Amino acid sequence: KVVEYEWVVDYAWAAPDCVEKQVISINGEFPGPNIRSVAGDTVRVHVINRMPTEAVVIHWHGMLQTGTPWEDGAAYVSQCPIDPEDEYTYDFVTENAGTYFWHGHYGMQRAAGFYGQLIVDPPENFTEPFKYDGEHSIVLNDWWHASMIDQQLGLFSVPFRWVGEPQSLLIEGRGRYNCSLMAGGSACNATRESCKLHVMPVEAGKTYRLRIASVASLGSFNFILEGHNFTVVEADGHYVEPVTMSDIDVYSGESYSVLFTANADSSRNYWAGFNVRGRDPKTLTGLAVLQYVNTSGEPSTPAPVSPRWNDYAYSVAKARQYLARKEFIVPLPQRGPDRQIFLLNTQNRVNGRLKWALNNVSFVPTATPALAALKYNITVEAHGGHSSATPPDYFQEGYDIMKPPPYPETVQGSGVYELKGDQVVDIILQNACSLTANVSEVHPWHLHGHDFWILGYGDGVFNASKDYASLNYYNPPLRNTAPLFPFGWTVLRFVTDNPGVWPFHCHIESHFHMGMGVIFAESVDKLPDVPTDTMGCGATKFYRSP
Ligand SMILES: O=C1O[C@H]([C@@H](O)CO)C(O)=C1O
Repeated sequence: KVVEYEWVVDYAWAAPDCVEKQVISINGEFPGPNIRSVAGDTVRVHVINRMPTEAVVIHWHGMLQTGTPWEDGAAYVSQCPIDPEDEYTYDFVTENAGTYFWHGHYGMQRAAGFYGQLIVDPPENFTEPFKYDGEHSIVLNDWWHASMIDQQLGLFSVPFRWVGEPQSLLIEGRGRYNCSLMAGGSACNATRESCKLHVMPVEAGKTYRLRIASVASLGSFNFILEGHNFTVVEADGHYVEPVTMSDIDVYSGESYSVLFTANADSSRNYWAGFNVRGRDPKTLTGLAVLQYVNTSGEPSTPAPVSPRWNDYAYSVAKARQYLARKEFIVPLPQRGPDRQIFLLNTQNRVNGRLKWALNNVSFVPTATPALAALKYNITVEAHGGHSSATPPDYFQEGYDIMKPPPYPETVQGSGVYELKGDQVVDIILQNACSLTANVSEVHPWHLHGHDFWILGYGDGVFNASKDYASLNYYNPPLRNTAPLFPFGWTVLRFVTDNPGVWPFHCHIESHFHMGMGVIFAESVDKLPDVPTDTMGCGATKFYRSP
């Protein structure tokens, strides 16, 4: 079956936290519409860009795009962005059932509110390994009053202007800013309909599936359902061994399904709330209302409180609880890695600008989409002094991850890692100290075009001869996003079975914008011709189809 949508993208005014600002909308809606399909369906989205001065692309986060890497929606990687007044039709097949989302992937468009859900239901003849009576879906986000353009400019300015902590936290595009904090106050109006908190109705005794996703620009979140424990059953589109908890960490780029039973005192309602962890929180709890039948209004109880923001041992222990569900374990290949790529995450500088780098290369996109460039051997000239060399698989031996980089100056590059087909690839993400002494941050890493197994997390410098023995080779979870904890490492494994050009990057919007990503080019020669409507920018404008 084909699920078809027509989406007109334009700027709009919205006041998701009672404060009005410019956002990117679809068909006049903010946040954008949700997509629902059945695994195996074709999703076809006709995008018409009516933003007068800005191009756009849409990334279908978690969709594997097997055989259709040009539909991945990563600007200047899989396609030329869609110009103002131009149109493009995304056409792809949904593969694994699960909870996903879509968002802009050009500049920082996700931060402008350009996101929505993408839910893939299992086929009719398939029985999921759990039961529920109803479902609710929530997207978590952090929200700034400064526009995406102001934020981008600040990140590229000297001196650096950091985006800072968010003004509010949104659930389903709704939050609440304290208007009394605003000078003038006219832009903030607490009585707006648009900032009435999201409500999730429940009936006493029934069990619900709550689909949670984070499109955060910055924060690591911790979500709580006041008065209710829940059981995690799905993560990034894969069933996990059920694990019951009272609060869940959700990193940007992740999605989960949790089951809860409405078994609390049904004469009142409860908060669904989330807080920032991983950074010293300066933002009020993001709230929605869990509303039992015959109750109304808002709970009179205080907002839920999350574990201490810098209790990383708590976060790591939580992350380690996710294991592939017994009946659904996808076994690892019967051999070790054919290739290991060690990626050292550092904060750096380039000509006085603050950057993030991997193995001392800070990523910059080219004006030519890498997919078509590699497929047609189009030479991409390095511009502005950027390197187009292949980035290295290793970082300097003996690098002291506990100290700020001794030589902070780095290079900017747009080179790609070329991966051969049918290889087992291990990615060893290595965190380090930022430019500030004793500071290392959480980075949620997201891979396009693949799910990977998370083989393990650890502290300090990854030691191959010792740490390989400690990894989980039996039932590691398959995910598309994995946290890298402060001063620690995370090991991921995947098989190169999906030709395409795939970004792998920190899902923090400003960090990717500051260069925190790499590009994997996987057996591009095995692909058929790339659709010509994905080309026409950069050096691809000189391409003539044979
Ligand atoms: O990229 C970042 O910059 C700031 C800080 O390191 C410098 O202001 C911060 O917290 C980031 O995550």
